[in-house]
Amino acid sequence: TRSTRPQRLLKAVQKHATRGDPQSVISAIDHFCRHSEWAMNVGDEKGSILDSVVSELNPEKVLELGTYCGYSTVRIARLLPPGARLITLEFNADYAAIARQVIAWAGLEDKVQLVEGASEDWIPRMKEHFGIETFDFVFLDHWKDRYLPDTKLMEDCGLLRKGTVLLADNVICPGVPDYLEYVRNGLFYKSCYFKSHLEYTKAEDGLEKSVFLG
Ligand SMILES: O=C(NC/C=C/[C@H]1OC[C@H](O)[C@@H]1O)c1cc([N+](=O)[O-])cc(O)c1O
Ligand SMILES: [Mg+2]
Repeated sequence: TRSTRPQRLLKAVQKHATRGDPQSVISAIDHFCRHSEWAMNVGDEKGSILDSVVSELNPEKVLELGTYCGYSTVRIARLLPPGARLITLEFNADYAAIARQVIAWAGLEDKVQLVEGASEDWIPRMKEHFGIETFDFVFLDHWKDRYLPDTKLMEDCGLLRKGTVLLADNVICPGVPDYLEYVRNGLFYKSCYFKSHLEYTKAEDGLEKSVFLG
């Protein structure tokens, strides 16, 4: 039977990227998505904004919602200081299997814990299961109708502290209107928009950076 797009993306990484070299993994995926098959990675343009937010923050505890093939996982983990940890949640088992191999090819498995399952099931278990107090940085890139309920769930579970930064992908395309309203007009966040483009296209999209006020 025909291979899947994530499988073909992984093959491109294994063919063109150097083991243990995260930048070459990022470049191989961007080249594949630009010249072979579009895929829903955050991409190089929004990825540079993601890089600058992570580099400025130097987070110890990071949560990513929506791993997909592990592209943003690699982008974030490559910038983390020694001892820092990234937990990434992926609901789809096939995506998770590909992402594990992409993360391993980049040589970042020691910094990353990939958890298969639903965010609403795992967020309430972060403290007892992973020994997490609070997160310093959260990257939201999973199902768009889960951004708001999962943000409220993280608040309720005490996983956010004063200064925790949420960075949300796709706030224009596909769009997350309920989440945007909450972080921009609610009382709990200081929020700002980084205008960019939908990965590998000319369509507008952007990232919303929201600091929890505690
Ligand atoms: O649905 C998107 N992301 C959510 C992914 C959902 C699926 O992958 C992870 C989750 O477990 C689910 O199986 C998405 C969609 C577009 N798009 O242009 O349609 C662009 C993006 O950057 C996106 O993150
Ligand atoms: Mg996205």
